[in-house]
Amino acid sequence: MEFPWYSVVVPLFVFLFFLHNCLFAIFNNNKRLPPSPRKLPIIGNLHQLGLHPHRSLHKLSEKYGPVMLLHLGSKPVVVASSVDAARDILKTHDLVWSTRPKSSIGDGLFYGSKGVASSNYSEYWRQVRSVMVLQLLSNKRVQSFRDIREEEVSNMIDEIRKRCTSSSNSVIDMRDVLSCMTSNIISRVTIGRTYNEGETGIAVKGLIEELLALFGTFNIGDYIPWLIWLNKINGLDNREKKVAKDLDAFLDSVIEERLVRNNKEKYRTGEAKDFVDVLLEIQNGKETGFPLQRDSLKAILLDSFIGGVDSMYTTLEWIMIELLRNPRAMEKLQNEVRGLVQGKAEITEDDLGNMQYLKAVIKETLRLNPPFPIPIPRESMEDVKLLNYDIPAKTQVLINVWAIGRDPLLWDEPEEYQPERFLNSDIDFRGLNFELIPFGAGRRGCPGIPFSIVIIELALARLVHKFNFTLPQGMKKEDLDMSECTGISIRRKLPLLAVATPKPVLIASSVDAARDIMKTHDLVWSNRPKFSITDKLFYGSKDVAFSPYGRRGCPGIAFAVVVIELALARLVHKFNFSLPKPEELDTNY
Ligand code: HEM
Repeated sequence: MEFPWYSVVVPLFVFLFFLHNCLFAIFNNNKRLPPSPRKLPIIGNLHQLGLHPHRSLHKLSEKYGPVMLLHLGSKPVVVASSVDAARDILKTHDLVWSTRPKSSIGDGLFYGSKGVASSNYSEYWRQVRSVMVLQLLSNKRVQSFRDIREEEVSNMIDEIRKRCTSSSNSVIDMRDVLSCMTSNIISRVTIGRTYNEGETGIAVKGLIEELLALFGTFNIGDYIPWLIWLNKINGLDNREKKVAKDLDAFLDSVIEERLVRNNKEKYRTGEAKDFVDVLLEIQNGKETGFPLQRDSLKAILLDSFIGGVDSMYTTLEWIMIELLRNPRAMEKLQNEVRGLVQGKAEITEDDLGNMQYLKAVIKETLRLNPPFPIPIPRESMEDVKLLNYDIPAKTQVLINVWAIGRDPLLWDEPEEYQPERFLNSDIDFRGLNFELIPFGAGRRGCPGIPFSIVIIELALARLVHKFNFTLPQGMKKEDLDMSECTGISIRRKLPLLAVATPKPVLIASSVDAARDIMKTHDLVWSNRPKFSITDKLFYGSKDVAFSPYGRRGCPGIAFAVVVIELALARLVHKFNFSLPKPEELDTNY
């Protein structure tokens, strides 16, 4: 008599599951493990992750506490959702938690996990991280890319202006212009030029988006290894192979192009080196004592694309969303920026230091909407304590940065958007204050902070300086659909559409216009615009020139003219004047 296959397989699974649980309980008897939600056979707690793990895990942590032990398939995973737990992992026991778990995506797309972000804690990781930090992300290098940043941000402003004038309703896809700006900056500093779609038959932007989507896709093989064959059926394997192949072809073409150019123009001088140049220079290891294989070089280049482009434009898009939902914050920001740079045509990076409200807006946005709500996982390299719990070696940890950012024990009215909370506060996101860690912290913390923050500050300052933004006609802020996409980096599902109106400035250049303003309608035009700098320097604009009302012609004419007349008459009476050499007269003012 024949038995159907499942009459053997199902009881076998059930038996193995209970055996595993019994052995686990006996083995961990003396250990104080964190509380765990009930798990199912085989999949463990996978079903509780949902589409948006930062939200589902936040809910679970409200029931089970700030440190929970889950089982994702057969992998033990600790979830940390409080500032104390984050400090314990990222500071007290940072070294123990400094490696990354093995991931098939890291292996398949980053040349066997050879990138900075994907490689495990090792001498190799130390070397490639130091190459990336010193050659691309150090303060000195970041300073040297200033012209590129300012130019690309100006290009973005011009593009928005062009779109405003070319369409009747001037609705701008903010994601589109922001992502174009950040990817242009990243590609110019890494490969020396922007990549145009399809130039090599490869649509790079789409590939990077697909790579990020794959990063955020659940890979069953990482959690239930014996089910890895499912990736062949659900198409994940094929997607991964295709992206890896196309990106590899793109990176190879970049390197080959550079090698050919360098052979032709060996003695190029005066041109700033990009990251590819530097990597090729140090590839043989003569300077660093550490030769770089071509695969490592490509993995590091890929890291800078992945680390940079997406996170920066996602942050900027969240900032614009929050400002459109909070017009009071937008107005305060515009007053600060416009006031501080009054009279200047263009904001430069030198102006950013005084923009305290702008910095507070960025922090508040990163508190509520960290682009990576649960950053790249880490893994314990040995048994370790986490608060009072015992965590075995080889346990993964997920830190719920999103949950920490809205913990009512840390923040007043945590769901409210209030940049003011950062105005008189020392809390910063550079990895010392564990209540605000959108860039992670510790040894594996993001090395791209100086690089990204100056871009975000400059782009934001110029945007709100040059334009007034509103939601498209008829749309109220309550109508804004705030559903999120899925994946490792979280954006709004739909790109932000906003109406941009160039800040209105009338320019009068004729005698009739001048007469109209200064005589016919003198009273109407007698106010000064509000400038925060004059408010600050002139005791709340209490002087004559800046006070809000008064007929504006200069009252000092008689005084000034008699001084000028007398000085001029005496000068030409007493002396003859000539130029030292006529051609030395510099007429540039
Ligand atoms: C707003 C912008 C950015 C945000 C929010 C961000 C966030 C993060 C986070 C949360 C991590 C994980 C940290 C951890 O495990 O503790 C990380 C790692 C990393 N980021 Fe960023 N990042 C940003 C920009 C950049 C830029 C511009 C680059 C490079 C061009 C970059 C390169 C990296 C690299 C290489 C790592 C891996 C570090 C390691 O494992 O040693 N990031 N980033």
